[in-house]
Amino acid sequence: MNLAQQLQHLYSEFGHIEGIHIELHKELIAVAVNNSAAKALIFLQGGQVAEYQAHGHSKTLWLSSSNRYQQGQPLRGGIPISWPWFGQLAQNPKAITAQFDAAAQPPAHGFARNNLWQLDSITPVSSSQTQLKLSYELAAEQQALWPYASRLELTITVGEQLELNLVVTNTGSKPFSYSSALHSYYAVGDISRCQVSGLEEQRYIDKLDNEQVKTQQGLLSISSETDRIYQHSRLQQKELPTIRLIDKEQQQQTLIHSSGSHSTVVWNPWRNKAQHLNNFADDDYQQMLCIETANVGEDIVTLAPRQSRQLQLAIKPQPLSAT
Ligand SMILES: O=P(O)(O)OC[C@H]1O[C@@H](O)[C@H](O)[C@@H](O)[C@@H]1O
Repeated sequence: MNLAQQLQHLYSEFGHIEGIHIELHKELIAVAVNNSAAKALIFLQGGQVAEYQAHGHSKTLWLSSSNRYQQGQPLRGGIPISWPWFGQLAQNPKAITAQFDAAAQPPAHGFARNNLWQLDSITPVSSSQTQLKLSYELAAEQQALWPYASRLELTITVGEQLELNLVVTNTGSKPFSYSSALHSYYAVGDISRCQVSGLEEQRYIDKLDNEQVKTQQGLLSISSETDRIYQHSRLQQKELPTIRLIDKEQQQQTLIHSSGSHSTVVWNPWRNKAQHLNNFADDDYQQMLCIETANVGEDIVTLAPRQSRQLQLAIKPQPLSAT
């Protein structure tokens, strides 16, 4: 189906639902959701939530204004999905890299964020909650890069909080291992006036300091380039603590609750790296912070045939005075 046919099909299937608009942003199709609690914008490419704003609050997610909305090119901002590897493939654990042909030139953060997902349903659960289901199906022979039959299902619930549930299923006959991340970009008023709580005393791998393992002392503040993997599994915790992103500039906080994950990536490129990133203006680092619900590092997932694994995230904005 070409773009016009896809649009026509989506419009006839979902266009009649109250509060739903099917939109075209240059080459990419998006679904705009607006209900009595919040509004959101979700792209079919990558199953990517690009915007989320609960009414009465500022925007929770950061989205680059330099995005070019081209097919096959991931959008910077919102919540891209990294799968089946994280960052550069070569930096993933051997159980993952061994599955790939060394000659291939794999895209950073896997290929799920670059490809078109299918919109399966939109359900207005109530006047304040809208649920979208998307899927991305891979046949074993579909790509040389990933010869494993697999299915990704993403449920997005837009309401007074934003909820994502990513289910990965091995639909084939061979086991496989993957890393994944809900690579969330949070919007902040001023990065130098933010703090993150919930990571205190947690051990992390400092990707900018020879992968040294360090321990978080007190609340996290960002004042230089930061690229860390907090490895909660080392503390043998079943669930992650709720992370709170405190934004003093906007007098807002975001509560981040994850499950199915034992690792959290925290990333801000800061001034120098910002100049080398695509779809990123030189001073954008001041308005964003990535806090990523992940299965990375030693927290990778291995699925036997017919097994599934869930990765869940709930994001709730609150005024800072609610603490
Ligand atoms: O530019 P990309 O491919 O979206 O990646 C952005 C960043 O994503 C973060 O998750 C990684 O920890 C960083 O190392 C990386 O630079």
